[in-house]
Amino acid sequence: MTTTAPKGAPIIELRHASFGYADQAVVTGATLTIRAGEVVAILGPNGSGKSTLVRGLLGLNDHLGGDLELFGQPRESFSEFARLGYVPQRHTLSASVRATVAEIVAVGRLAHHRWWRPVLRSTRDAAIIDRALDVVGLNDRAHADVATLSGGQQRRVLIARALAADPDVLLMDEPTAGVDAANQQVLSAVLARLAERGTTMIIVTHELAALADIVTRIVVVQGGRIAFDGSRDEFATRTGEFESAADHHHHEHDNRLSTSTLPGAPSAGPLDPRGGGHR
Ligand SMILES: Nc1ncnc2c1ncn2[C@@H]1O[C@H](COP(=O)(O)OP(=O)(O)OP(=O)(O)O)[C@@H](O)[C@H]1O
Repeated sequence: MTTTAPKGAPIIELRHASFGYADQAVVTGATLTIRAGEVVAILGPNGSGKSTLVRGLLGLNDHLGGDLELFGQPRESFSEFARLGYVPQRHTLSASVRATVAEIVAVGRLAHHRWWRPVLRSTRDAAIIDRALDVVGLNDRAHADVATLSGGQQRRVLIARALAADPDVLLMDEPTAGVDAANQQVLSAVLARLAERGTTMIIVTHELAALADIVTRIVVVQGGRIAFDGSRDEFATRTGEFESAADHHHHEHDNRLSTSTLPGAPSAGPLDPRGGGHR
């Protein structure tokens, strides 16, 4: 995908930002700058606020305090949300939807069209859709009914849909969760290919091991606060537990990501009463 934000340009800037629901802040005091070209893994125990943080960046929950700038503009006046591609958590496609893979991916083009004009099928759109399917390795399934695809393949369709919007940054909420080992490898390879192409990515994950080679930076969220923000090497040195944190790929709902030895980090809180459930 073409990146329009020059490498190194700030894409997301948070200063003492809080996000939550109604007047209940879940993420507080978040200060963070994410620049074009970075691949950021967001780690943390279940219920610590990772999704709330990512969804807050997209305007999908309430911005309760502090500053948030997207591409150098305050969020309040920012309107180009198509520049932020989002792959939501645990999302597969409903079996009741009768659509082909290419049709689902084409939805990603909608943001680039005036609503009164037919979306499909300019040659340019068709080429972008093809390219997105190519990146996720699903060209050969373009005309298949999505309902016939596995969960892991459907996740790849959703990544392709996000890519088709040609975003400047891809935000993914646990893209490899709940996917079998073979498909996890395919998904990791897809993300590696995107990283190679310079795609800026923010990836919420419990499976750092699978992404360790592509991640340039790690942010740990604990109890709604940013408990760590640094390079992979710093993470390894500061915690001494990079390997064990990376070993959590079979413990998607393990509450104790190995970050409790971080300087100043509180110990992991009690199990999320939702039991790691999802909305
Ligand atoms: N829609 C919502 N309304 C109210 N509270 C919510 C909502 N979504 C999440 N929360 C609360 O916000 C807190 C953080 O949840 P969040 O999903 O951000 O955590 P997470 O770190 O992404 O967890 P997981 O690893 O389980 O996905 C939880 O206490 C949760 O109950």
